[in-house]
Amino acid sequence: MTNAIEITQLNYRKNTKTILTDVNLQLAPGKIVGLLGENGAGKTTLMRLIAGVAKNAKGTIAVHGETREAPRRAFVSFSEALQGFRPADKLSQIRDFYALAYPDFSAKKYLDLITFLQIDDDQKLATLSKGTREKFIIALTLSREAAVYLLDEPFNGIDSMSRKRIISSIIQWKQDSATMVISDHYVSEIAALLDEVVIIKDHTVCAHKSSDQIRSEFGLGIEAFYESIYEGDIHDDEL
Ligand SMILES: Nc1ncnc2c1ncn2[C@@H]1O[C@H](COP(=O)(O)OP(=O)(O)OP(=O)(O)O)[C@@H](O)[C@H]1O
Repeated sequence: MTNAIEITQLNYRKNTKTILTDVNLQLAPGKIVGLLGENGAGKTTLMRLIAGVAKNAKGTIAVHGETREAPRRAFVSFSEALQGFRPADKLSQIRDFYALAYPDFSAKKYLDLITFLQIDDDQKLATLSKGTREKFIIALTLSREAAVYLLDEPFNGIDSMSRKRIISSIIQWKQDSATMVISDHYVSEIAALLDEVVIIKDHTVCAHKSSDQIRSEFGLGIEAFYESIYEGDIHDDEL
């Protein structure tokens, strides 16, 4: 079976600074994967590279076997921060843009999502609260019938009740074969959702384990496993 994402020997520097080194990663279709790491570890950068927003890395990135940038981008729905839209744009205009830009955009899914997230899309972008803006980004990202979803800290600024509601139902918004990568600092909140965990430390992927492996091999929950790696209680040779 072709991997949803296959990254080989990825190296990325920006303004002479090393950001990612020797990243190798294979993600199978259908998984929900937590991308974890401390501030500045490189999670956003890795997502931007997979999505083709950041360029000029060394190594290869394949999404469903496709390494060429334009067709690869078509497979990936990435939670971008609505840059490029004007404050006076109505959310429904942004929806229209997405519908035109992405052939896999589902108007039905969008309607279901904004209803679920209680978003009125007759509002202007400038009038949204931080949390509502984040919810709208989630709605747009998940409205595509994509093979790969990349959600970069999608719950930032969203109140805890809504967060719980979204996390517990997020699985229903992805097709069974789609792969979803989620970065989040509230590890315990998303842990139950995750099939696998990828941890970035020292500029590279230092661990990639299934939730079952973490339980059976280390006797730990995901958050404790993550903290043990960062605190040095689990060493590289044990991974
Ligand atoms: N445009 C840039 N020029 C130079 N360095 C950059 C640039 N963008 C990001 N970086 C650096 O790349 C590293 C990785 O940043 P990135 O935003 O990917 O981390 P992150 O894991 O997503 O962090 P956080 O959890 O804080 O969001 C950081 O050291 C950051 O300072």
